[in-house]
Amino acid sequence: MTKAQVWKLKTAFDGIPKPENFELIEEDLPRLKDNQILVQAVYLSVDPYFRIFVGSDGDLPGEQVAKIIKSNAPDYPVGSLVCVHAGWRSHTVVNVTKSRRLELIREVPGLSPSLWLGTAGMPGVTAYVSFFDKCAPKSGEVIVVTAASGAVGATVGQLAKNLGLTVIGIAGSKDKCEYIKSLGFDYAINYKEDNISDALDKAAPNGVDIYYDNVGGAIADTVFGKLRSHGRVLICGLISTYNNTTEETGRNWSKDILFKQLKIQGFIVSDPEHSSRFSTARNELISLLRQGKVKAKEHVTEGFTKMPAAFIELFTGANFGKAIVKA
Ligand SMILES: NC(=O)C1=CN([C@@H]2O[C@H](COP(=O)(O)OP(=O)(O)OC[C@H]3O[C@@H](n4cnc5c(N)ncnc54)[C@H](OP(=O)(O)O)[C@@H]3O)[C@@H](O)[C@H]2O)C=CC1
Ligand SMILES: CCCCCC(=O)/C=C/[C@H]1[C@H](O)CC(=O)[C@@H]1CCCCCCC(=O)O
Repeated sequence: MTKAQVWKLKTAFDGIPKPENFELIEEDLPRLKDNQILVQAVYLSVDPYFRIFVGSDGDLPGEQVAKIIKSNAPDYPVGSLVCVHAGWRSHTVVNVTKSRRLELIREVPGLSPSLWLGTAGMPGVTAYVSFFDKCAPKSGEVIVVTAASGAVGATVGQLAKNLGLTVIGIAGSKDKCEYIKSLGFDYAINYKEDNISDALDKAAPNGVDIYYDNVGGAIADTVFGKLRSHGRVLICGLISTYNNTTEETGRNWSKDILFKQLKIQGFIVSDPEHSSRFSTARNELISLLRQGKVKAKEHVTEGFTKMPAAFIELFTGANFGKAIVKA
């Protein structure tokens, strides 16, 4: 009988997640039935949204790249890799006909399968579809991107640069700022040291056309104040607020929205509206990665037992690139 190690939420989060919120349990897995496969996690994705979306039974969400180690499904041979939404588990029995989010990973020379969790997966597709379909970007415009060295932010910045925009990234350390400059970003602002407002005035004296918001909160308020007429805001994430314990208060932007005729929209990549775009976006990202026109940085933590630590790092900025755990 195969045993699985499974991370569960033991106590509800209160503020920033803590190691004691999690517990590691062992589970006996049943024998395989028809159309079932047994998979073993190889790489597990660590994403900010886990902070909010935990199953009622304490199950923790998330995708993993996993190896098929037993199979009762002819199209899923032993040894193949899949990308599957299996959560924080070392081993999982998956029904191939019933699983909504299961995909065989095709081998792409030069690309690690772990990229299926990052630039060639959900975060990359988020960046690609939200930027091209929702931001109406034009060459010569100015875009500001926050959490700019991360999985989503770094991809958005590079796509924008490839299209001929002036790209301003905001990130939380000197190293991260140097990194995004090395990717081609025109300006990098360290929000922990620089005065964001002054730095934006210098980098974009005529204002900002697109604000790609990954963080919300006070940083977003500052950038909102720099938008030009007909500016667009894409709210992709609000990571600075996910651990809030009190309701957020902020400036009311109605007057700016009205007189500057701003467009502000949210984006959730898992909305069915975007499902038809997923494979085109992924294929395009794979092609850009292979040509070196988009680069991916991964922050890999070794060991399934480190899942909680890797997750907590997202909220201190200790990750530098797409957070992944190698089982
Ligand atoms: N809408 C959608 O469908 C999706 C949205 N997202 C969202 O995109 C955002 C980025 O996700 P992802 O690229 O996976 O993660 P990242 O790889 O960017 O990692 C998170 C980063 O957020 C930054 N951060 C953490 N806390 C704060 C804070 N208080 N203020 C400012 N920055 C902070 C840190 O970078 P630094 O050191 O620079 O502060 C940290 O490294 C998140 O908000 C996430 O929820 C992601 C996927 C899909
Ligand atoms: C903590 C909130 C994060 C919102 C932004 C974010 O990170 C979204 C991530 C999505 C990821 O692509 C896969 C998902 O399932 C994430 C969120 C799904 C939100 C659905 C909300 C609508 C609903 O309640 O059905």
